[in-house]
Amino acid sequence: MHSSPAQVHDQAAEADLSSALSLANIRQTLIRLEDTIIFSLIERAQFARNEPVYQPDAIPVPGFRPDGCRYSLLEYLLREMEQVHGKIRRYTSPDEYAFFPEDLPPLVLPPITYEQVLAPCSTAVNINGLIMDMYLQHLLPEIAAPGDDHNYGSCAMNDVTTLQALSKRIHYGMFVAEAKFRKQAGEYTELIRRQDGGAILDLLTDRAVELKVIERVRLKAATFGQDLSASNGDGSAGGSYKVRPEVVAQLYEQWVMPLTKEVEVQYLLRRLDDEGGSSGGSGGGHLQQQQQHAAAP
Ligand SMILES: C=C(O[C@@H]1C=C(C(=O)O)C=C[C@H]1O)C(=O)O
Repeated sequence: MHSSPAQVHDQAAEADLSSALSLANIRQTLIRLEDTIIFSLIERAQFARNEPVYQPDAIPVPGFRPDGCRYSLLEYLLREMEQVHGKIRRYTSPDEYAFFPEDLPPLVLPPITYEQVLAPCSTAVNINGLIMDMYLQHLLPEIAAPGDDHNYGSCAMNDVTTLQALSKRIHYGMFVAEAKFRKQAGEYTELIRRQDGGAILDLLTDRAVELKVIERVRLKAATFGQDLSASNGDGSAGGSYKVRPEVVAQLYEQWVMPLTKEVEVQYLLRRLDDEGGSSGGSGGGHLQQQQQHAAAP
């Protein structure tokens, strides 16, 4: 019995969807995003910390925050970049999340209709504020040496590239969460109805995969970041790296992967909202859930 064109279309669309939500394919995308993140960390590490780039009012850029201070150079550049990228519909893509979504401009290109892979609740998940805080307070101090070499523009450009790569990787956690939900819909539905963020986190955590990620990023950082000018002449790095591989591995373990799981939990807590589920999305992930529990009398 030959399939009708409509059936062929449905089968093709279904095949595309199942391919898009194959955990193996999603993990391949995360692996590719590692390269971008590691290379951008190496690029940023060539400059000093350059604190003025991150301080409001320190550099006279246009634009003011609600408190009346000028934007920092980093915030100014990131806002400007999101204006340009927003016009050419970067943030209509389901795998791109703006740091200032409330300020995105009208499109100058016609919108693209994407296959609806994620549940509609995905538009309610954006942890770029946490990513920015992590970057400024924990990641940058680990990869940029203290001091001021006045390469402010270069630093800000590298910071924006790194922040956008981190945001994409971390928010890709929603594709992971959707794939996991579809594999174990019954288990996740039960936990979502209880809004049990901690139990959801436990169910979605795969420590074996995490250990592979940590080792792979350590190896990539050692390979991509070898300072060959300090080599022993036989091609070995002589132990000199632009960014210490251990630092990159630790950044993934302490920050990148936990934030990815935060996105997974926040997405799953809301996953049934639009299907009439009783979850009622709590607005936070397992981190906020724990804080709420901690604050509860
Ligand atoms: C992304 C996944 O979910 C979790 C997060 C991981 C990560 O951020 O690399 C790895 C394994 C899981 O604990 C996954 O299962 O691949």
